[in-house]
Amino acid sequence: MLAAFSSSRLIMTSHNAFESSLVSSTFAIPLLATVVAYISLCLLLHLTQDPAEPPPLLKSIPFLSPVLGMVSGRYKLFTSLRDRYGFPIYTLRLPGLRVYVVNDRSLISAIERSTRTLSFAPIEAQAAAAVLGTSKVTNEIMAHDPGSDQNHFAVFRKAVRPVLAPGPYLNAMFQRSFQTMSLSLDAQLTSAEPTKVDLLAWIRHEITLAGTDAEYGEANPFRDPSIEESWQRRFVSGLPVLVGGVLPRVLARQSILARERLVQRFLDYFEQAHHITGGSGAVHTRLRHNAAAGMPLADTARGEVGACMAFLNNTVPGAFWVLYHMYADPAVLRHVREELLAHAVVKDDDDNDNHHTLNVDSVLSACPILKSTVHEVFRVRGIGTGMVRRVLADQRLGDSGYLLKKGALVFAPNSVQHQHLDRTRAWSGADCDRFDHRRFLQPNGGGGLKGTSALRIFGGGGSYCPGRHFASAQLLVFAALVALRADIRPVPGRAWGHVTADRSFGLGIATGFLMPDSDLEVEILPTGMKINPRFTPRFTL
Ligand code: HEM
Repeated sequence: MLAAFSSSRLIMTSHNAFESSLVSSTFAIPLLATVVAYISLCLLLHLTQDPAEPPPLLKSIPFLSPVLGMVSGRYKLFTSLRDRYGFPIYTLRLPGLRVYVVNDRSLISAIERSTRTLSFAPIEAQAAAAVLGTSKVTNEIMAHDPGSDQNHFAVFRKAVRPVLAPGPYLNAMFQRSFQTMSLSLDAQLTSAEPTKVDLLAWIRHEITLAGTDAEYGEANPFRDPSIEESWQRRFVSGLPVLVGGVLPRVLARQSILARERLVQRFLDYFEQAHHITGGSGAVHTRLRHNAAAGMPLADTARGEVGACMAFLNNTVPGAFWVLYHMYADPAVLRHVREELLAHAVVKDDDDNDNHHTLNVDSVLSACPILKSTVHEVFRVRGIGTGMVRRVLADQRLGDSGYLLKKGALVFAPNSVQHQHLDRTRAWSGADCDRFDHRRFLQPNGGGGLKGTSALRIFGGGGSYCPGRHFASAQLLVFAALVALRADIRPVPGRAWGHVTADRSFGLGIATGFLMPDSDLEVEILPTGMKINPRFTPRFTL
């Protein structure tokens, strides 16, 4: 019995030993594999990172820590790395990609000057092909010679700049845009009863119609509500998947269907020659430029979808944040209204029904508080992305001596440029997180604004946004018309403070602004003022 007991103990002991060795090897093998993989990745990172490159950060889990950092820190990752390490430029190693993140402004200038070797064109070409679904021939035209000043995008930029600069073509766009905004407000602000709307959706509709009327005239395809719906609800919402390129036909099916509907409408627009009577100078320039490059008309129609991204995807959130900050703080609204009434509004003589004329010229040139408010929106909310360039050849970056390797991306986040801790800057210090609508005013209150050249919302250098005059004027005039004509307040139970913008990664697609995390339902009440905008095309911006 004892023998049986001891042999069973022996069996149990050896069974236990077998189990524990099984358990330990169950853990040991993956653990060992993890350690080996980890050491290999550390070695890989170390061996493939040249000491002359900008210092690598977030290396604790090679290639994965930057991804995890972006997911958890979102757009704030870049300011936190700047504040923690203070490097002028650093490297983030992602799977299959190195990104040089730039903090120092003087390096940004050097990058913008190196157009032959640090180019935006391949990024544009790749994004256009992925998002717009252009044909092979067009993709080849767009991808050709990205470092040359004769590449497709560089030539286009030169051609479009004059028609979007102050002058007759821009004036024609302004005229249509302001008229559309004003007539729409006339139609809506009639009843003394508050109208309930979702603020972002409402602004999106107003700005979309004003912007597309300016571009396409009477036959504007966006006048059809189903096209506007296709644009926003279906096409734009699928952009991240289209750009990412992972199974777009499955994961962004609705977006692709909506895009094809938009493309067909633009094709009809050209084929029925609506551009001849109603197209802006920019529409004509795009058509001419593409035809001269040998692109089929169908791809020019696709290009119009891309153009709409350029002129809507920024102006809509920009207008949202301007109205948000104006109405969320009663002092801002009061100051803006007082300034407009003092400098830009005249009561009509022969009228006893509260009719006024808004002198658009004065809104654009004689209302520094409103202008400063819009610029503060650019600074505080215009941090949704930054300058991106592709490195076309191994090179040293300007006088800094840093080695940049072919194939990498260079990224200068706007959040870093717009929120300085360095006290020598135009704005800086502890209050740079705060919205101050008077920040850009001159100390003596007169003249233009101060410190605006450090803003990066419209990019810089050779690819400085050519649409900035139109965009700025649209934001200023929209804000002026709404400020004078409407009171806006959140519906009961909601508050301005409920609007957050924490979900953005700061890697926006064709948008430099942070997007609000959710819409806000508001009540709009007419102030009773009737405003007729008068536009005399004399001003400069
Ligand atoms: C607040 C509104 C806007 C913002 C923040 C904005 C921002 C930008 C930025 C940052 C770039 C340069 C990208 C780079 O080089 O890195 C750009 C390019 C451009 N933008 Fe704008 N934009 C706005 C509105 C507009 C409007 C209203 C138009 C047209 C009427 C427009 C037309 C263009 C064009 C044609 C380009 C050149 C694209 C190229 O280089 O091929 N933008 N924009």
